[in-house]
Amino acid sequence: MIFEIDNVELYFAEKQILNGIYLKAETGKVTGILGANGSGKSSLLNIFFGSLQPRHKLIRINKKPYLKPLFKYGVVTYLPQQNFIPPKMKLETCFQLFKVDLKRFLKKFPDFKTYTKVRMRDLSGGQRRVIEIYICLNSRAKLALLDEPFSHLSPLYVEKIKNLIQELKKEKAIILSDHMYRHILDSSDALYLLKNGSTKLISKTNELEDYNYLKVGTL
Ligand SMILES: Nc1ncnc2c1ncn2[C@@H]1O[C@H](COP(=O)(O)OP(=O)(O)OP(=O)(O)O)[C@@H](O)[C@H]1O
Repeated sequence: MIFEIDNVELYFAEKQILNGIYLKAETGKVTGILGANGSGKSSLLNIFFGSLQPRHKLIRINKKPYLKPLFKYGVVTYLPQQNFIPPKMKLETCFQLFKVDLKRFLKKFPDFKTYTKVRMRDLSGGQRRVIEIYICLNSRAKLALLDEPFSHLSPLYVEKIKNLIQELKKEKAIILSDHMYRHILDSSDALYLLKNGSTKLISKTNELEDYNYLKVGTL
């Protein structure tokens, strides 16, 4: 699948947040989005998903316009910054509900074997995050949007999730945003910087310094 968005105009009250957006994501590639706090990354992901309606936007999949919110077509999953699985739900129940293979998960993440009957609220913040990321990535949707997947994870889990992303990009388009920019640089095949309401396609990482996203000399 090839996902494209352009013509985005987002205002909150009279304040313009986004304009001049173009972004493309496709199966086989991870697309990273970087940007300073408040630059509009989460708003943009919400617009992709369809939970936020801007004044204007045009989404195309395989060149065909999709005019309704994308989640209504069942083609997208979204990991928001906040937990989305209800706190009372047991780990094994969420895998059933989202139709994701629990046995495969436990093979990759054996630490969770003792937690299958535990409710989400009784897991740590990072453990909940691992489950939510795994479920998002392994859903049947052909487009996965992950907002801050790496924040809150310990280094070994970060590496496992990065490997999983590389495995699963073969079958879906994946869009990631995070402030842990080194993990985004490692994971992404295409990279955009969100600045002054617009996306800038980054072809060389030193442009991140030129655009003042990183301090000069960081890279
Ligand atoms: N519901 C809302 N009402 C009014 N303003 C909003 C609303 N949601 C976001 N904003 C504003 O829009 C701008 C972009 O917010 P957004 O959360 O998309 O940024 P972000 O790049 O994801 O930030 P961060 O990296 O800090 O999470 C900010 O200035 C924020 O204050």
